[in-house]
Amino acid sequence: MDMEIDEPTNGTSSSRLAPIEEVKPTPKQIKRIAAHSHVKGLGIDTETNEALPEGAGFVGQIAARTAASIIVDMIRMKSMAGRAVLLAGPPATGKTAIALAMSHELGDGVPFVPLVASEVFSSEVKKTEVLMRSFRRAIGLRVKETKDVYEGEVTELTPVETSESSGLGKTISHLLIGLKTAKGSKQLKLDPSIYDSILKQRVEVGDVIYIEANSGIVKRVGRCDVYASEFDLEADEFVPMPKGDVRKSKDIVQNVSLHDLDLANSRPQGRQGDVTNIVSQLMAPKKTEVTDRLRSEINKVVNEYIESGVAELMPGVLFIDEVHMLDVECFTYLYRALESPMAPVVVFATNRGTTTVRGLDDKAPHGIPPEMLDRLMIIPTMKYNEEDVRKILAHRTEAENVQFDEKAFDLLSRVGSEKSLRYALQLIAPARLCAQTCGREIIDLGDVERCTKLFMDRSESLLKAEEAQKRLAEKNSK
Ligand SMILES: Nc1ncnc2c1ncn2[C@@H]1O[C@H](COP(=O)(O)OP(=O)(O)OP(=O)(O)O)[C@@H](O)[C@H]1O
Repeated sequence: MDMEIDEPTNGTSSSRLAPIEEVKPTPKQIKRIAAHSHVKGLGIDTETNEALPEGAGFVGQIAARTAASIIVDMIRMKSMAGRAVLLAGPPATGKTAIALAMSHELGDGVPFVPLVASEVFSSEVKKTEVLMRSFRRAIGLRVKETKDVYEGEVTELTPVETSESSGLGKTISHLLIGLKTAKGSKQLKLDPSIYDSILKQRVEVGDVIYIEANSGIVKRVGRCDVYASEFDLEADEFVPMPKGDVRKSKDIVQNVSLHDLDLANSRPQGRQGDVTNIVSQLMAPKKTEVTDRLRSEINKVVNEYIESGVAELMPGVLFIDEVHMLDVECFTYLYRALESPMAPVVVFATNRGTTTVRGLDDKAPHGIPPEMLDRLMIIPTMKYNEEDVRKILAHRTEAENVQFDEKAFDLLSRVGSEKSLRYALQLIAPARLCAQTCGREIIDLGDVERCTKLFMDRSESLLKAEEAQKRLAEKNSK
């Protein structure tokens, strides 16, 4: 049986929003999150509801993790409205890691948006706009749709050229594609515009794909697991050959954030393969601004989706580090934003005690105005003992796939507890490089010693700067 797919139609249930398939999720801030790849959750004992001494990659910090898990329960019971969390404690005591673990506990696909308060101050964008964008990035939407699709392992991929050639050379008249499932196979004849998206996704014979019947949108699911032993090492994801018929109804779930929807709808929209539209998009400015009107329009449509059961709201975690850097204007904006029915969970963090509130002359605990402090559930984090530092370093070296010999690891742990955990964590990568340049995979004592001499920790660097200043003052006084 042949299938011709010519004009893609909008896949979503509302024509007022850009099709969800065209909404590209914003890439995660990989660097900031990679440092916590060993943390998989809060590590709570399900019987006692207390944090385990060691669990889900977390070590110690039991009271803070238990408190964070109570907050997660409050979020699930929807009793956090108008409130936020503050993690207060010395540097490298796991504040970011706890906030990230909270988003893991809230479920798969729940957004985690880290923001350093100083990022709010930009000469180009208003501070409240930066905050608003981050808020909307942290609100996820899980869109579930049942779609008519053709799905199977690709057995044939033949672009057929037109018989007569134009001045510009031959063009493709259609694409022949063979799809196979465990139950049967089908050959489809596809519109050439679909070939572009097949090329972009580098679909090859042996891949599992699906094509939406009413829009022609193609999605590569992965490589069929029949080919799993082709190479010793593979970067690809293997998926089983689909069961059932090639043409079927499939539940498709996509996670996007409100910010992704804002962006997708701020672009002039056109239909795939429509030349006049592509040209007009080139001429037009790339993006129109995301205005408050556009946002409230999107909120309205999203609410319709939620009411009709097509979508589910997933409030994520917005983590604002160094909260003492925010000023009064930002806090005033935040009071209002926290009360909105579509608010993520806001987790602030700071390592400051009492300090001046920016924009006011008054001092306040953590540099936060009292009106905001009243709305906060404050969780303190404590410094680690030597044993905990050793265990955290062991988790990190395992996550980074680095091997130390016993004496080298003893020294690294001592450095971590005597100087700082962050300093010891930062020595792992250069120590590995030192070993590799000597042709070794296992880091030895000499590598760690060398790195501690080459790189200073914060207190040593501060001492050196103070000494230099003292010498200069003595010289000037002579
Ligand atoms: N209790 C812990 N268990 C496991 N890993 C931890 C723990 N605490 C901290 N870490 C790890 O140590 C590193 C530093 O922690 P993190 O960045 O969360 O500290 P922080 O309190 O946010 O620091 P800062 O105040 O400097 O922003 C990270 O790699 C983190 O995953």
